[in-house]
Amino acid sequence: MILTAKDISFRYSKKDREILSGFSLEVSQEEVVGLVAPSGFGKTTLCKILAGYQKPDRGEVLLDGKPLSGIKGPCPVQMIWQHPEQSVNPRLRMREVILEGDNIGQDIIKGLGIEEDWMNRYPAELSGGELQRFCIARALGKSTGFLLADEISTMLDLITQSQIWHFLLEETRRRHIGLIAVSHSSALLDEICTRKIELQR
Ligand SMILES: Nc1ncnc2c1ncn2[C@@H]1O[C@H](COP(=O)(O)OP(=O)(O)OP(=O)(O)O)[C@@H](O)[C@H]1O
Repeated sequence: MILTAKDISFRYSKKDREILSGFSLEVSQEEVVGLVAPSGFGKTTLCKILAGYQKPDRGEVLLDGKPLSGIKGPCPVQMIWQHPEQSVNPRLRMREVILEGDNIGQDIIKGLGIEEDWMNRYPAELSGGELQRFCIARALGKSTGFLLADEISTMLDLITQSQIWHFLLEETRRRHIGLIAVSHSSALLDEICTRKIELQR
């Protein structure tokens, strides 16, 4: 599959400036693409558009030439958000959060170091790092073809960051999942990316 952003323009409201203006990108499932730009330049906004959460004012997002918006069933483009506590339903136990993903296998749960005991807890009963592991697992469903990782490891200590990235890179490489990673750490992006793209204003 190829994920294409074609001539995307977007502003949040008429009185705001245009955050993306004629932006285009093409990513294959063999790539790890780093998205770099200073704070506020629109990295998260672009991820939201690529994952179908936000509709662009102009342009379109295509998967193998077909509009992403027309795809039925679980979205093949999954996003992992910067703040896990904002991306889970606080009323669901973690076992139910995992069920929101598309057939998440035990190998993924184990690979991310998720403990059985955490499954019965609510999101507020986990640390940010523990919660983020669930969000990563949920995004790695059977139908995932592209993964957008938006500053996913900033709340983690260095050892956990390294474990999680190691797992994520292995898993995406093995399953041919294209990865787009947003990070302010150029050291991390230099290490994991096959290419980097700079968002311009
Ligand atoms: N829901 C919203 N409504 C209005 N403006 C918004 C909204 N979300 C973001 N913005 C604005 O859009 C611009 C781009 O925000 P975005 O979060 O995409 O940037 P970013 O590059 O991801 O930043 P950071 O590196 O700080 O996470 C910012 O100026 C922000 O204030």
